[in-house]
Amino acid sequence: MPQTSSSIGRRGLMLVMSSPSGAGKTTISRALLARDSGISMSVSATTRAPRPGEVDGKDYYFVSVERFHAMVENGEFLEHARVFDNFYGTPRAPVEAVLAQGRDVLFDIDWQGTQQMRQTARADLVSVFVLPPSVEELERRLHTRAQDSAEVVAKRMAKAGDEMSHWPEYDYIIVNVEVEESIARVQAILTAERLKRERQVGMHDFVTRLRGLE
Ligand SMILES: Nc1nc2c(ncn2[C@@H]2O[C@H](COP(=O)(O)OP(=O)(O)O)[C@@H](O)[C@H]2O)c(=O)[nH]1
Ligand SMILES: Nc1ncnc2c1ncn2[C@@H]1O[C@H](COP(=O)(O)OP(=O)(O)O)[C@@H](O)[C@H]1O
Repeated sequence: MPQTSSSIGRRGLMLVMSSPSGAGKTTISRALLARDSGISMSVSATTRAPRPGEVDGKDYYFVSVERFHAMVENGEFLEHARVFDNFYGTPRAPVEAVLAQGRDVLFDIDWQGTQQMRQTARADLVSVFVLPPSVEELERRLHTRAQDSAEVVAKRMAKAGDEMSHWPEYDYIIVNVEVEESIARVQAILTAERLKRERQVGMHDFVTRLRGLE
């Protein structure tokens, strides 16, 4: 069978996106997933209440605090953290299954989760931090999303400064001014990271055959 570049095996990567709440990472992630069939979303478990329109098993697995703690005890999470007044965690098994197929996984997790993942999976991790163009615009976006109460929005604004202080821990920074431009930037990052030599695990055999050595 002729050897073509499309048959070169690839090692899946873990693309992490973090931002202060409301900066736009969910919007960017959804567009990326719709346009790129090689990446799928890691669905987190959370103890927070579903927002209007959120679907259990799609946006999050909505679980009780007791169930969450049981999952922690059983080692079912790749990472987990308390964010605002709720618990969030990344179920391990689905991520490992997707990576084993040479596909990529997208994570919408906070800086605490990113730090944990960096310790356990540095080589596979690509991290992107999304910033808003201004504090006023961040507040406007939180209000226009209109899914949280005024009290919840105020709490998220109060935490935004702390969250944003972690930007130097990330590989890439995107200031989300225009959403299409931001999506294109994340696509460019993904394209370049997939081409990294160490991720193209089948390349050695491919070049050996190209050179006629086999
Ligand atoms: N560490 C960690 N953080 C998570 C996880 N899932 C969501 N988060 C973070 O929790 C924060 C709150 O998420 P959410 O309640 O959906 O509100 P959002 O900020 O509007 O997306 C965000 O910073 C998410 O990135 C997870 O599994 N692990
Ligand atoms: N570049 C942008 N310009 C204007 N509005 C945006 C932009 N990106 C996202 N939004 C809007 O801001 C709100 C918050 O975005 P979302 O993706 O939910 O943020 P996050 O997931 O970071 O909390 C949503 O109403 C979304 O439509």
